[in-house]
Amino acid sequence: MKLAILSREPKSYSTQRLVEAALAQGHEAVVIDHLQCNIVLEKGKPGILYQGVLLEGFDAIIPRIGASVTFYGTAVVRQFEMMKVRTAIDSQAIVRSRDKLRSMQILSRAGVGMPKTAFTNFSADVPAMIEQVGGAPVIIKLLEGTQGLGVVLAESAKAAQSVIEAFHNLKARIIVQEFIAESKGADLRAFVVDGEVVGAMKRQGKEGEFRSNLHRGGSGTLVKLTRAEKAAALLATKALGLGIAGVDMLQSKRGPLVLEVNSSPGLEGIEKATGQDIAGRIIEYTADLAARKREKPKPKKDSVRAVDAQSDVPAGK
Ligand SMILES: Nc1ncnc2c1ncn2[C@@H]1O[C@H](COP(=O)(O)OP(=O)(O)OP(=O)(O)O)[C@@H](O)[C@H]1O
Ligand SMILES: [Mg+2]
Ligand SMILES: [Mg+2]
Repeated sequence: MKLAILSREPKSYSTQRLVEAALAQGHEAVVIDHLQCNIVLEKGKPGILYQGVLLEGFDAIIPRIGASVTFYGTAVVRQFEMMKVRTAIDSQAIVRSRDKLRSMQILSRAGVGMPKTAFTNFSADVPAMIEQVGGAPVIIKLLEGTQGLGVVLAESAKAAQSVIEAFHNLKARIIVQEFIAESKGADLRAFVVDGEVVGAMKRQGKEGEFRSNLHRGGSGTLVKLTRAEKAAALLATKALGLGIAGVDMLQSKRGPLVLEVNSSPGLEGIEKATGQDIAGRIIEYTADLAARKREKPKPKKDSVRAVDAQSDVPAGK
């Protein structure tokens, strides 16, 4: 099969591992920079121009879209969808997962465990908002932050109030969240491919840091998830309609609490912590998707994509 990996970083660990795994499984693999793709539209003929050439003959794509280019990146993924090229991750699912508020709304409805979370448009409501999530200490998060940047721990109601006001003044949209102290600066990352947890690690923040992100100096070690943790990761992934996902959870007294679901999860930390060929699993899944399309081109209903491609409403509701 001919696979395209949409990535802006051909030399990154994740991209290289995907190319390597595709070749190992006998496929052709090309890395395409989505920002260099031009979308061309005419009646009945959606196309993509890449470095002056029309892209043709791809069976499937694996999008790795960075948070800073979600709009353009997902437009390119959508264009491949319009061209009937299979994608390992749907464009709408990427959009859904990128917005922390939107994804928390979907996860809440799906019955996924999560820290109590509040959102408001009015800075006048700040004390009520802090109370709503159980009072200080609270976590304040930018809606579209990543790598732990834009996540603040406010130890007191006063500190929370001034941080929230500062963000509001900057017109930055934020959520306020109950601080889960029992997780002690650690979180779980479950890597899900095609409705299965293919690897999991525990990430521990460096000394004195409440954020466990590897980009903030945290370290990942292999962990065996409990049945409840696995179920939460799978439910969250399914609710967002993602074929591939990195689900971040906190361990708490009341069970696993999902923080977010990443649609372009990095491979380096998880492969190194688990020793698993996760890139290989992604390629198998993607090739399988493309093969399924070849066999039955008409009715498209597969178990992972439980969400209507156009909306946040689960299929059939
Ligand atoms: N409510 C909370 N209680 C305790 N710790 C938290 C809470 N929310 C976040 N954290 C810690 O901060 C880290 C970063 O938070 P989160 O994953 O929400 O942000 P992010 O910037 O999107 O990170 P990512 O790079 O994983 O996308 C978490 O991995 C966790 O260790
Ligand atoms: Mg994130
Ligand atoms: Mg995270």
